[in-house]
This record gives sequence, structure tokens and C-alpha cells, in this order.
Amino acid sequence: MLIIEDLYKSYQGPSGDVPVLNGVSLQLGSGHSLALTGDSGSGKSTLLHLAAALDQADSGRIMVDGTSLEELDDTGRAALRRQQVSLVFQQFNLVPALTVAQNISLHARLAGRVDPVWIKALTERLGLAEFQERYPEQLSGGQQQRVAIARALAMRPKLLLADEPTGNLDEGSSASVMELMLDLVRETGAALLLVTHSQAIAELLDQQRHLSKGRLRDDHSCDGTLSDGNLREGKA
Ligand SMILES: Nc1ncnc2c1ncn2[C@@H]1O[C@H](COP(=O)(O)OP(=O)(O)OP(=O)(O)O)[C@@H](O)[C@H]1O
Repeated sequence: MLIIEDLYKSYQGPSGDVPVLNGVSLQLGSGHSLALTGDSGSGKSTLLHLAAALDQADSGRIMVDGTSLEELDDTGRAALRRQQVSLVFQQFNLVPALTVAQNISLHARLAGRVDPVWIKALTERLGLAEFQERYPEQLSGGQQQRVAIARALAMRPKLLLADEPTGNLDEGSSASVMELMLDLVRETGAALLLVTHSQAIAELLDQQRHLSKGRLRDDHSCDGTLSDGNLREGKA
């Protein structure tokens, strides 16, 4: 589903290019989940943005469901984001002027894939049925995050990218929201790439990778010297 090969990305700093990703490779199959950890500033969000076709790498290859992102023009990238990829951020990013029900169905509408039965199931499973007519500001942080997850899954994405999705929640809410999200992701067969600072959350996912000095290492490796090529698991 997601294949990343030898990805390089640097940003321009005041005294020249600052490398962030130095040859990152990974593969993630449908229905599989991968937790990406790493120190602050190690490039986790950069990698997620590249996978979401929100930014372009300097070199390397990203394939989402068989499509090479480098070969897409702006229209193609926008279409891929609308049809195949969903994002969940720490800051929820709900539309304040829309009700919970309208927020949940928003991306499915944009993708032209509204499935009322699935949306109803998601709304109920995420405990949002009684809040459907409320506006985001009338919800707690945990409830807003559940709306963001419902919205992301309503269009049945092939790839779900999550950046600290429970970063604003307390430990108890965070664990329950994560478990629900993982159940739903497995049921839809989406591939999930999730950035987290929490080791406890990372351990809930199928695989863990740690980003350090622009390269990925296996969190379970003793000496951290495994090459990216040795880390590939799961069918892409
Ligand atoms: N648009 C940009 N222009 C210049 N530098 C950037 C830009 N975006 C990110 N960076 C730099 O790239 C590095 C990686 O940033 P990134 O946000 O990917 O890190 P991160 O691992 O997600 O960090 P955190 O855990 O703190 O969110 C940082 O040093 C950051 O300052």
C-alpha cells in the first residue's frame, strides 16, 4: 500500500541546506500499522507530509496504492489526497461552522463516497451518536478527536496518516481512542502510519520504527545498526 524508497529531504536554512531525511525506506501493507517515533525535530512530520503528497522530496520514491507520487502533477496529488489518503492531526482541524454529523461526512462527500450505513456505524462505535447536532466547540477534546477519526475513516482511505492523534488527550482517553482507531483501521483494511512520542501507544501498533539522524531504525534492534533494507515487513 505504502512504499517509501531511499527518501531524501532537506530544508533551506540560513547557512545552506539542512538535511532532515537521509535515505528513508519503509513498506507498509494494507491493514497494517506502523508507529514512527523519534526525537523532536527528527523529521517525523516531514515524512508524514511527504507521504500525504503535501510536500515533495528531494529524491527517492513514494508509492501509494501503486501510484508514484513523484509522477503526479498538482491536480493528481490533490486527487490522491481526496480519494485515498486521510490525515488525523493532534489539533483535530474540525470545521467550526459545521455540526459533528457534517464534519464526519465532509471528506467522504469530497471523495464522492458517502456510505450512510458506514457513517452511522462509525458514529455509534466512536460514541458520537448523541452529539451529532453539536458544533465542535461544544465538545471535549476527546470527543473532538473521535470526530476527527470518524471523518478520516468515513471515506474509507487506503492510507491513514496520523500525527500525534491523541497528543492532546489524557492517558486514559488516549488509550481508548487509540484502541478504537486501531480496530476500525484493521476493519477497513487501511494502512496506518502514525507518529507518536508515546512508547505505550507505539507498542499498540504492528510495527515500530525510530527516526534518528535522518534514518529509520527498528525500535526492537539491540544496537540500532540494522539497515533500512532489513527492516521491511508486511506486504506492500
Ligand atoms: N518548512 C520548513 N522549513 C524549514 N525547516 C523546516 C520546515 N519544516 C520542518 N523543518 C525542520 O525540519 C526538522 C524536522 O521537522 P519535523 O517537523 O519533521 O520534526 P518532528 O520529528 O515531526 O518534530 P516534533 O516531534 O517536534 O513534531 C526540524 O529541524 C524543523 O525545524
